[in-house]
Amino acid sequence: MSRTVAFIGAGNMARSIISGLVASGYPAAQIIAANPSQGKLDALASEFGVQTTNDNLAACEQAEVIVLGVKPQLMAQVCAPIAELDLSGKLALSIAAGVTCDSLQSYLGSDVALVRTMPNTPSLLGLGLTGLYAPAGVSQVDRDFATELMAAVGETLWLEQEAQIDQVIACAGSSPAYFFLFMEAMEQAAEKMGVTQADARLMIQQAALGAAEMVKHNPQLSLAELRAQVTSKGGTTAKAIETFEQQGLRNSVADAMNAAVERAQQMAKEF
Ligand SMILES: NC(=O)c1ccc[n+]([C@@H]2O[C@H](COP(=O)([O-])OP(=O)(O)OC[C@H]3O[C@@H](n4cnc5c(N)ncnc54)[C@H](OP(=O)(O)O)[C@@H]3O)[C@@H](O)[C@H]2O)c1
Ligand code: PRO
Repeated sequence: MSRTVAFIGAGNMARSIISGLVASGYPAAQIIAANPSQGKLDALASEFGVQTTNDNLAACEQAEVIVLGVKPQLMAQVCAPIAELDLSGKLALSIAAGVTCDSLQSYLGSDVALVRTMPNTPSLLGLGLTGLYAPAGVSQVDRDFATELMAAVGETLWLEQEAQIDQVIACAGSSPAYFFLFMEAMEQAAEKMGVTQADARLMIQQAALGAAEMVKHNPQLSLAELRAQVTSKGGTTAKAIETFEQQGLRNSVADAMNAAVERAQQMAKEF
């Protein structure tokens, strides 16, 4: 039977997960969204039929699973009153970047079981990827429930070490934004060539979608092999790729991903 899940903080990421969960058949009546702004709650109630409240504590009392979906810098403050409740037997699942299990346990106390996750916004469409980590001592039942919950919105990847959560941030949590940036840059370049914004968006969207599907459906081919299939010798793609390589695209990508990891490590010290 589905457990009642309270989302404390119903912003962009929580909304993506709620949407994916409801689309996958998770009972909306067993999802509670708690958030200060009424507008977000009203939208969630009307779009997905979930329960909503401004009262974090009421939501946590009612729920067996508490999804902590607030910004990292608010986590300590939001958890403090929750820690006063009887949390024994409950599972807390954090989606926050840069807030470690040790910090979460210190905010919530030791009665609650903790799973730290790193999802991404494509969860909205059931196309997410969530990295999961739980400290030793968290039961298999709770681990399985966390897997079930996040598998409803995409792929899941269990991690052996908590530090690997930061790698998931760099590769999957933050990376939809890298692809949006790349597509945004392509759209701007196309518009400068005289292509309409609508046509540019359509072409770029289909190329990105098709490329991702080709990667997914051809696990036997490396990414370099897939790229080679597009790249005729002496042709147009070769010239474009040569330009990217000369301008140091690979180094830029590596620097950006390392910066995301470093920021996550820094946040773990701050929060
Ligand atoms: N966005 C992503 O792609 C992504 C991916 C992976 C993980 N995450 C993690 O997900 C968390 C949320 O990020 P987000 O992008 O979804 O941010 P967000 O859209 O700002 O959502 C945070 C929500 O928390 C609410 N909130 C603020 N104070 C609260 C309180 N005292 N009690 C309950 N709710 C409160 C905010 O409500 P108001 O707006 O009404 O103040 C807001 O709706 C972060 O910890 C982030 O690291 C995000
Ligand atoms: N969004 C959050 C951030 O930018 C965590 C990964 C994606 O910090």
